[in-house]
Amino acid sequence: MWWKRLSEKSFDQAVELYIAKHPDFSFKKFLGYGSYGRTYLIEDRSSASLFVLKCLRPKHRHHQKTIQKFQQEIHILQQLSLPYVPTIHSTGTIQDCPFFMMDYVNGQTFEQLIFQNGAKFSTAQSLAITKQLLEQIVQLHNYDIVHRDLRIPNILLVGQQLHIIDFGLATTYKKQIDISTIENPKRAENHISDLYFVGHFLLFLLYSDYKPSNKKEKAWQQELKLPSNVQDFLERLLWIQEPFASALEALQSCPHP
Ligand SMILES: Nc1ncnc2c1ncn2[C@@H]1O[C@H](COP(=O)(O)OP(=O)(O)OP(=O)(O)O)[C@@H](O)[C@H]1O
Repeated sequence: MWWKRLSEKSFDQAVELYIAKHPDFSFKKFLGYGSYGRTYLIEDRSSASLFVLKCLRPKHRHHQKTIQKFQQEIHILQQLSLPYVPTIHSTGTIQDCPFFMMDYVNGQTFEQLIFQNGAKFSTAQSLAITKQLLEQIVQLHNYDIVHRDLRIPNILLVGQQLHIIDFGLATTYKKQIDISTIENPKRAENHISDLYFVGHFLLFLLYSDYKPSNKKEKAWQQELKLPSNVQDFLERLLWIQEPFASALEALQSCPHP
């Protein structure tokens, strides 16, 4: 709706003005928006370090549930001290919209790498990347945090290092969940969710190097023709076969690249 676009535009101006008044920072650009946040690139004038300012979208500023989710993202990021998760540096409000400032991850998302740059990952590379991701998830789960949105736009590559962003759907790890009661693995509040997303992440990597031989679409098992240990590993991540009992078990079972 035009009035919503207008209000977001004037909110962007309010953010620019807020930063312009701050002696330490300068406004670089608008980065993007998601379902409940708008993000901006900010520079520290003295060190030239880059930061991301994430604000609740103005249309949500009176929705208590969305505000709580936003505060939960802040709270979770404040608990974590991991080199591949952005650190929060400050929080505040602009025109009644809460915001937080975090490290800028200066890399490319796997969505950009695969769909814009045309990057191709061999099976060995895909497994090596997945192993690194699982190592990070094991550490995340040691903090009792489940990310629950480990999609290709939320995983970035900086040099050879993976980084994870967007903890908007993250929650605390519930240890006593009876797996048979989980209806949607994506929303599970334990390792099942993150491992399910890792399965899809690995499929994106493997499909980056796939050339279809005919037009008829088949199941990934038939199309990718993976070694049986890799297929079994993927089927356990995707809960087609018995799921792993933890991210650590998945890491230990990850086939060698
Ligand atoms: N710490 C960060 N470093 C670098 N880029 C970031 C960072 N955080 C967010 N971004 C980028 O900013 C844009 C918006 O991200 P944001 O997390 O606000 O929304 P989203 O992931 O699109 O969706 P949602 O808010 O619905 O989860 C994306 O392009 C994302 O890659």
